[in-house]
Amino acid sequence: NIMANNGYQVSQWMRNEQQVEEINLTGLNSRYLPGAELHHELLATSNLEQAIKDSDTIFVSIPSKSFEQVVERIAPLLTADKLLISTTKGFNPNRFELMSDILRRNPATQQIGVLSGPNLAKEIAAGQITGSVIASDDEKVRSRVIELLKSKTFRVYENVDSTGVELAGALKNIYAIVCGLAKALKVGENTMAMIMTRSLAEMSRFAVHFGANPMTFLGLAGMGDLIATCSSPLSRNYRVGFAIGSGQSLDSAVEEIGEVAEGVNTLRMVVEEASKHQLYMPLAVGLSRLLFDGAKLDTLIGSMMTGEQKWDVEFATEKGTKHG
Ligand SMILES: NC(=O)C1=CN([C@@H]2O[C@H](COP(=O)(O)OP(=O)(O)OC[C@H]3O[C@@H](n4cnc5c(N)ncnc54)[C@H](OP(=O)(O)O)[C@@H]3O)[C@@H](O)[C@H]2O)C=CC1
Ligand SMILES: O=C(CO)COP(=O)(O)O
Repeated sequence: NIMANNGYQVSQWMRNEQQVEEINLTGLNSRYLPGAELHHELLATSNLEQAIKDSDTIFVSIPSKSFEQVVERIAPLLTADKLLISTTKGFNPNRFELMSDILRRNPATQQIGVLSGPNLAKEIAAGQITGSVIASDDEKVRSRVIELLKSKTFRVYENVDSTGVELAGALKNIYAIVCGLAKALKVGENTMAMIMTRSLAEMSRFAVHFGANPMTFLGLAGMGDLIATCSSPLSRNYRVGFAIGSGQSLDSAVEEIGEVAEGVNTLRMVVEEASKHQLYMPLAVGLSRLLFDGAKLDTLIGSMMTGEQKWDVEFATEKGTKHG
């Protein structure tokens, strides 16, 4: 919608014909963004081939569960001149890989970027001032995305640390669940601040092990998104945590939200990977035991309060990335 407002020709592909018709006839997407008026030049379409053919820059915004499958469909339609940008914050549930890894496996184009930041969709649609980060090692990709999306209310910064930006966007969903849970339990502000700060340390520790720059975690994609998602009931991951903290089961919380909460799959993938690489992640492990193994809440709190990690800021050092 921002791009259409900027005068670019935009096709939005979706599989639901009824939704295509609604958007093109009324300028509204009542299921996902009720109340937001879409630009009349934004063309919804269910014709994937046409949408890809007509576009020089393609934003792939499919939940991680179906990302690979949709990318496989568009792969034969791509050419070397097209830019591919992922806005998805999660891991491939079939194997430990990020969305940009899926895009990179595509031989037709290697002009790839990742867009991530504190970007609650409903706030962007409501015209709230918002910042985001385009990460790519390709300068052309970064400048093109900045150009396409710059507006009075939306500002895109750049970063070359694609791994850091992408991991930050995916990992924070785990901690949004923890924070939603904590909020439901009416913990104090000291506690919230402690959880969020230790979450940042834990996320960074994991990401640094996989090649990210720890400084990325001080930016919008790191600390920025962690603050937004861990504090807002607009976040689906936060709401999953809040529902569980209020006594609901994980399955019923996810079902009630009816939209993707990426943190649940991310938690499974990250805890498995952290264990393989001996990465110390007490909050993620505690949450995993609580959600998947029926452990008591004390496990989660205990893991943070009695864990052996004693340094405040350790994640930027080699020493801090290994358990113990
Ligand atoms: N919403 C937000 O505030 C933000 C979301 N993100 C990230 O964006 C990604 C997508 O989230 P979001 O759009 O909010 O999720 P939602 O659950 O709100 O919507 C999912 C959308 O993806 C479509 N979809 C799902 N599977 C397929 C498929 N196989 N083929 C075609 N379309 C499909 C759905 O279509 P249908 O209706 O037909 O099922 C629907 O339009 C996530 O990784 C999320 O973390 C990032 C920043 C902000
Ligand atoms: O990533 C988001 C905001 O930056 C959206 O968070 P949720 O997926 O938890 O709604």
